[in-house]
Order: sequence, then structure tokens, then C-alpha cells
Amino acid sequence: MEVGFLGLGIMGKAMSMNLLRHGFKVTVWNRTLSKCDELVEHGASVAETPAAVVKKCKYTIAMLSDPSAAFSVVFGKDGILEQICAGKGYVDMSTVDADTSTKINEAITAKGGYFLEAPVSGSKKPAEDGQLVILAAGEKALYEEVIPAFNVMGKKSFYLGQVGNGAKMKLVVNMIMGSMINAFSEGLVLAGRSGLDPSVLLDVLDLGGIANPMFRLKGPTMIQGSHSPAFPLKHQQKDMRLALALGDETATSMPVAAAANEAFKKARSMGLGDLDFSAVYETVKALEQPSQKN
Ligand SMILES: NC(=O)C1=CN([C@@H]2O[C@H](COP(=O)(O)OP(=O)(O)OC[C@H]3O[C@@H](n4cnc5c(N)ncnc54)[C@H](OP(=O)(O)O)[C@@H]3O)[C@@H](O)[C@H]2O)C=CC1
Ligand SMILES: O=CCCC(=O)O
Repeated sequence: MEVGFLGLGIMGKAMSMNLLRHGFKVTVWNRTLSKCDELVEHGASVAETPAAVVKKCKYTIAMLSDPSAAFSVVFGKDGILEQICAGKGYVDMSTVDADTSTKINEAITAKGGYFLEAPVSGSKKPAEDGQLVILAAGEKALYEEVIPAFNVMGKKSFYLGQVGNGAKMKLVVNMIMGSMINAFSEGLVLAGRSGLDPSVLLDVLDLGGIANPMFRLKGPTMIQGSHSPAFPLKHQQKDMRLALALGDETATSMPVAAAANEAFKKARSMGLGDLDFSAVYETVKALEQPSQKN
């Protein structure tokens, strides 16, 4: 199977590498073209523009940073719309909001193409290991045609119906995750300031009812103050912002998520946006220690 792949950031690089490893013919494009070199070493072809990828491939997958990037590769000069036509499919796996996906779907289908949104749960390591959870919605026929690629990139694919449902599911998941990492950060700092060993807290948490892979994976590196990016904090803040907008649309009160978003914004203002989202811990640590006198 031949596929195009747009966007070779942390996730796109790992996902396209996986496709190559499993025998797919992959044509890649990235805004910063030099990032294609490593994929070429592993057998990929390169195209100069998103339009050139679509011209060459029946199916094109994208994994881009945010709604603005997703729009840019579709509607911009040399973008997808210049070549998409009947018989070609476009699969956007970026995390965006339902409105962005809907507008892209309308533009692609107006040209006769097929569209599927397919954001993913799981980070750098699951992407490298082909263990993502894929949240697809849109054209069912396209979903069925690209299942071989999803089976290589992920451990489970959900088909969620109409365009927008994949984006919404992904934002709900990341809203929960963003709130959890904030509560976890506060717990680690509270333990330390209460004279407890945060490492022992990790052991206690891991044996109880709120044990989870995220605490297990991030806890030790957070305690060390190491936040090498797997999921950049700026993207987590984007997801909180989009989830809160979904809360506005549906009149859903989310005070916990709103507070978590403020912490991610604070982290960005401290220059931590390109670090892992676990760096939100540093904002809690940075807050002045309360006076013991009162
Ligand atoms: N990292 C993670 O753990 C996960 C991330 N996601 C989501 O996946 C998407 C990608 O994440 P990730 O790989 O971590 O992000 P990165 O920041 O590592 O990569 C972003 C990619 O988007 C490209 N890009 C950014 N702006 C534009 C633009 N205007 N036009 C064209 N290309 C652009 C970048 O190109 P360039 O190289 O030129 O900058 C790069 O290829 C995001 O939506 C994120 O929320 C989902 C699940 C997990
Ligand atoms: O969007 C990023 C999700 C990261 C994860 O699921 O661990």
C-alpha cells in the first residue's frame, strides 16, 4: 500500500517510520524539509509540497501541530485542495477541534475527495511501538480502506461516526489527562513540602486505585526535574483551550480543567512550552512556599 505522510514532528516521524518498517511505500513532506532526510534513509520518498504528495498517493495522512497548521496544508498554496479529487482520501490525525475538521471535510468532499479525522491517544513511545489508540470519524469507506495502516500505527481503532466526533473524543481524553497531571504535580510538591519522600508517594499511588501508566512513566522524571518532550506542553495547552471551548459550546462547567489550563498557560509564559507537558510541575514548584506562621 502506498501512502503520503505530512508532518514529521515527534509523532509523525514515529508513525511514518512504523509504516515503512511494515512494508508500506511512504512519500513524506514536512514544512522543514530537512526533517525528511532520516525517513529517506529508511526508504521513504520525498515530495516538495503537500499537493505533490496528494498527486502521487491515493491516501495521504497528516500529523500536524494544531488547527492553524491543519488549515495551512489544506487551504494554503501548494496545499491538499490543489490535487485532491475523486478516488483520493485524506486522513488528518492531528489533534484539532471539531469545527476545524468539519471545514476541512467540507472542502475535501466539495472536490470529490474522501475525508477521515483520526486523532490518536498515546504518545511518542506508543507511536514508535505501533500502540496508539485511533479515534476515527468521517467517511466509513475510507476508514475501511486505511485500516491496514491503522493496524500498523495503533493497537485499537474506534470508528465514531460523523466528522467531529473523533476530535471531540480526543479533546475529552486530553482534558482529563491535563487535569490529572496538574493534580499529580500538586501532590508531588505537597508531599515534598510535608517532609515526605515523593518517590515513596509514587510507590503508594502505584499500588492503589488511582495507579495509572502516566503517573508510573512521568513520576520519576518529574521528581528529577527532567521534562524531555514526548508530548510538548504547548500542544497540551492547545488541547485544554479547545476542550474548554467545547465546554462553552455545550454549557459544561469545567472549573478543574479551567484551572489546569491556567497552569499550562503559566508554564508557557515561563518558557516551558517546548518541554514535555509534565513541566507544568515546575509552575507548582515555582509558587512561593506558604508561610508556616499563619
Ligand atoms: N506528542 C504526543 O505525545 C502527541 C501529540 N498529538 C498531537 O499530534 C500532533 C503532532 O504532535 P507532535 O508530533 O508532538 O508535534 P511536533 O511539534 O513535534 O510536530 C508538529 C508538526 O507540525 C508541523 N507544522 C507546524 N506548523 C505548521 C504549519 N503552519 N504548516 C505546516 N506544518 C506545520 C511541524 O513542522 P516543522 O517541523 O516544520 O515545524 C511538525 O511537522 C499535535 O496535534 C498533537 O497535539 C497527539 C497524541 C500524542
Ligand atoms: O495528545 C497527546 C496524548 C499523549 C498520551 O496519550 O499520552
